[in-house]
Amino acid sequence: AHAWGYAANNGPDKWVSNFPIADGPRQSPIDILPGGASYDSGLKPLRLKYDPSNCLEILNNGHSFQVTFADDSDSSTLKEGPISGVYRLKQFHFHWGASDDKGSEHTVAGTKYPAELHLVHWNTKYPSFGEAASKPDGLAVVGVFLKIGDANASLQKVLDAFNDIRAKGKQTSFAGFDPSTLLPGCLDYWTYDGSLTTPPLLESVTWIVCKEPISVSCEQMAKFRSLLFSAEGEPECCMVDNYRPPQPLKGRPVRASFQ
Ligand SMILES: C[C@@H](CNC(=O)c1ccc(S(N)(=O)=O)cc1)Cn1ccc2ccccc21
Ligand SMILES: [Zn+2]
Repeated sequence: AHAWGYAANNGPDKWVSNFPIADGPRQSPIDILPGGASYDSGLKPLRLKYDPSNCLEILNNGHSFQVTFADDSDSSTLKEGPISGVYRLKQFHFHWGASDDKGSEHTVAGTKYPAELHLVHWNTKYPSFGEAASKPDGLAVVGVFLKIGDANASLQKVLDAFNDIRAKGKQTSFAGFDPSTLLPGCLDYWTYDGSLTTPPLLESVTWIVCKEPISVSCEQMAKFRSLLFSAEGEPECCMVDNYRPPQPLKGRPVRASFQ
């Protein structure tokens, strides 16, 4: 199978050879221009309801780490906002840089944040995540920027599990975590139609990017950078710069839930 990654030989500029949709009409991430977004008074507030008992495990998949949720019921859901119907939380993960001056996927008027959180939800009008992932209205991802500041106590609970998942393919149980503790106080957002930001780059994502960042300390960022892209027994390769740069907007509207 194609081993895509973030290195010079298999990184974002190379993905198009195995995933031609990389040059498609609704690719993500994008550079968000606040001045270019149009306020839409019809956009509803985000309605997020997460049940910590759905939290299952944390794993290093070789591209990022992710916390996976049980999605066999409507107990952890996203409703309203720009979407219609009920979307279930499947997992959350992050993207980050080798230094604090880069790492986010979305940018805001060219500003890069040191990291970005993605909360991945799928439309329950489809039977499963895998089915939804290839539909134009199949997924909704809430993006939250991380900004250097005070240590984030909620995030620290996730980082404390890193010793068990340092290498690619490692996973460990992770229970009772409430992802709503990772959300900013204000849930103002921008929204646009986009894609997965990693192969297969499916154009199935309604993006919902929060305007307000959450905090992360320098020491916590160093912990992110202690993870490895490489599996046990392979030469160690630090998991850093696992972000795709902004892609062409190609005429897509970006709406704001706030004025
Ligand atoms: C979705 C892929 C697995 N990828 C993801 O689930 C995923 C989720 C969120 C993001 S992000 N960074 O945009 O939030 C990126 C990737 C499985 N899969 C592989 C091939 C494939 C084909 C059809 C359906 C599913 C398929
Ligand atoms: Zn992501």
